Amino acid sequence: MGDTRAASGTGQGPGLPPVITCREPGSFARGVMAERHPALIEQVREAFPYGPQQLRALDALLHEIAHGVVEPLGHGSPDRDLWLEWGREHIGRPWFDAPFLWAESYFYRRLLDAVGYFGEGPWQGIDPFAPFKRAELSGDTVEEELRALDDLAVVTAAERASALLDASLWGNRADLGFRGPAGAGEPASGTASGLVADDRAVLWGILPPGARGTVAVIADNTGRELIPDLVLVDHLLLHGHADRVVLHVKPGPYFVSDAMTADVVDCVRRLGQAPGEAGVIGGRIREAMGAGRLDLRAHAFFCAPFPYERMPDDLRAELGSGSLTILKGDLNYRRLVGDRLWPGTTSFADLTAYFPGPVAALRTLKSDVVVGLDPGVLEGLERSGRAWRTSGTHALVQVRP
Ligand SMILES: O=P(O)(O)OC[C@H]1O[C@](O)(CO)[C@@H](O)[C@@H]1O
Repeated sequence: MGDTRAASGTGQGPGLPPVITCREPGSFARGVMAERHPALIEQVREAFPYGPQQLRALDALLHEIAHGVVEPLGHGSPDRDLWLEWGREHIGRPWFDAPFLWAESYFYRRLLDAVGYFGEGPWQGIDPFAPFKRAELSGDTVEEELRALDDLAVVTAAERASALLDASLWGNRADLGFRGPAGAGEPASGTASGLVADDRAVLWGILPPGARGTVAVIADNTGRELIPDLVLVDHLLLHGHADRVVLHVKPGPYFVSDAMTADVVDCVRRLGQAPGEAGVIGGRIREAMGAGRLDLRAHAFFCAPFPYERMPDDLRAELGSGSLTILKGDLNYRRLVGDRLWPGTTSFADLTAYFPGPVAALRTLKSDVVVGLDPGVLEGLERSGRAWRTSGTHALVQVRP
């Protein structure tokens, strides 16, 4: 293990590449903070008939990001002190100077504050992203994707396993917060399949049929991502790759489309109400939940602005006791390896050696961070001149046994 260990913290360190901030003009992170977040505030503002208090707070947040400094949470917020501590170095300074990971996380927390999600009152517990999530779940694309499951009922278990892994992996592309200018539609370049790394053989080696351990799945987005995740989980249980799966979701709304318990409920219901194979899978998932073979967890750490290296002991013990942890999505990847400008060939195994037990990342590339690439692959991607790191056109399966 080289000195890349302990590298994924939010601070700077000797010999470590820089932590990503939003300071750099033209950078992806700056675009998220300067364009996507303001656009999201507008979308949320339009989606709900909020009262003057919420509208004022949303406008103030918009103004603060562009022209002010990071303000603390409101006095009534239950976690105000916690965020004062977590934001000691950033509160009172421009948003663009803070580490990208911290700033994005805090932005979502402030958005919830603005709309009264945690406050006493009529807007308490109203997910500001629910209308977007609902629209996706009832849309034609989900309908078609559910129907396509019928075709998989007739293939071999190994073919089905691989197809379901792909569906779960590329489902990560369908992120409601992901609206890059070079986004959907741009063909993959630099590699034939769009996969920049593919350790799936290692993954199935850890989870052969009949392995019967506990697998943790750290979920990312709901809807078009969570449905294939649940279908993959069903496959793992059905074919004995695991005898128990723990699905970790967010304890509250986060990064627009991140799944929380209410979203799992909606997705399981959507599956269960579908005709054909999807409905059968939905029924099995419900049964597995009832029998405790599919468990839900919503640990507070999943909404904390830190890399996984700082995970608390209870979570570390839980993840360490299973046969594999599967992390879904871009943000989980950033938190796994550290949100830094790593050279693309940095060892994935070294950076994740701290993780308690075998770990797999299934992620489409939607931010600057990437490690563990073969030098030839990296060179080809760089030569393509495309925004391959951030446009969601490429994906990876990386596993550290
Ligand atoms: O849903 P995912 O795959 O975690 O992607 C979230 C990604 O989207 C962004 O928030 C940008 O919109 C990235 O910063 C983040 O890593």
